[in-house]
Amino acid sequence: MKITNVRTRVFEWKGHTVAPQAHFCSNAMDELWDKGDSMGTFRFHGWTTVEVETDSGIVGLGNVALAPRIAKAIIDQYLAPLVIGHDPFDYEYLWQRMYRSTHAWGRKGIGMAAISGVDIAIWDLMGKALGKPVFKLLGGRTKEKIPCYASKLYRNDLDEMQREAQSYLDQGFKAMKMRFGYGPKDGPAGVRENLNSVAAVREVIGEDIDLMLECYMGWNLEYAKRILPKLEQFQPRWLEEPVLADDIDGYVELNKLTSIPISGGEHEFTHYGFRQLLEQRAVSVVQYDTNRVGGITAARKINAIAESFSVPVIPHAGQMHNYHLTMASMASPMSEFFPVHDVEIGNELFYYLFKGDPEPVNGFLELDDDLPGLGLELNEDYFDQFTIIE
Ligand SMILES: O=C(O)C(=O)C[C@@H](O)CO
Ligand SMILES: [Mg+2]
Repeated sequence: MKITNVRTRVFEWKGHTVAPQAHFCSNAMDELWDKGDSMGTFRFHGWTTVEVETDSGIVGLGNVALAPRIAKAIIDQYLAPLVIGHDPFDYEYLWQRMYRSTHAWGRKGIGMAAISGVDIAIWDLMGKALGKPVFKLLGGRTKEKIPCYASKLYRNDLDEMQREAQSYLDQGFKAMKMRFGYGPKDGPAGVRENLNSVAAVREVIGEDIDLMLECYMGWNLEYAKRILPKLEQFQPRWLEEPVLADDIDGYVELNKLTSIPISGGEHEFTHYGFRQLLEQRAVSVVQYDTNRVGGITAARKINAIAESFSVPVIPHAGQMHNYHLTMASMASPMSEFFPVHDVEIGNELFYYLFKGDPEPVNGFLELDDDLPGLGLELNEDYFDQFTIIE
């Protein structure tokens, strides 16, 4: 089998989008003197699809969620020529070929995200060629079904957050993640708002439901050191991305500071990046996203490294490119699940672009032993809601 073509398309959402609101989600832009919608640069309203075609007629489907038009250009101009004419089953060689040839500029960030999209398509292709789901190529079924946590609860009026939390309980979820709306610039009043929102959600869900807290890089080390002891009373399962991804020393200090596990990794890249985080004990939960970190080829290596450190891997975002790795790894106890809803941040755009992602039942996701590849196809029902760039 030989790769004959790599087709990339950018899908830019033009359908209904929920208007942003203030203090929706703390984020890396908050500390800047800036007006307006600080979360604006972290909206994913475009997505790149990657279709790797072969001389056998089988096509593998991958995706990239960051900087879609740039990812497309990188794949079209640099990566496609490196894989065309090769056997997709030589996936390690092809990954190294893409990684090494773009090493000057692509080892992290959008270069590695583009490599991820091609790699995911190659794994989908291999599964389809063998008639096996990708997780069967990675180590097989380690779980009857995958526990997942509901991930939304963006900062809102407290009664609205309580209503939303209750809805996840009613759906049978045993874990959920909420977002903070305030950070260093909001001072003591913002600390109080943050604590009140956690108290409100904990009041609804009680002590026997896991609660995760998301900062999305919106705090700094000094602020996090002040607020973390105040959060211990709520016994969160983890506190996520308190500081910028490059502040690894900050992660190390916070991860030692209190009993609250610090999680991160959705903005880290390759097994080299995670070796550094794990060796320094920077995170207590690894959260790469397979469509950023280096695809399935890199993610499976990170799973092995994390397993040797006894650090759980709970990938960012759910979605099939992550679910298959979680199913196949004893290092991965659960998955993130973005509830299906109107387009806001854009994490939920996946459901409008692809068909095949499983719906959770009572907080569990199931994968099919007999569905080859990743089990996804493009959702043509919504094509008219996108501007499509070939
Ligand atoms: O789901 C996460 O972990 C994210 O970081 C999503 C991002 O949009 C902030 O909520
Ligand atoms: Mg996150």
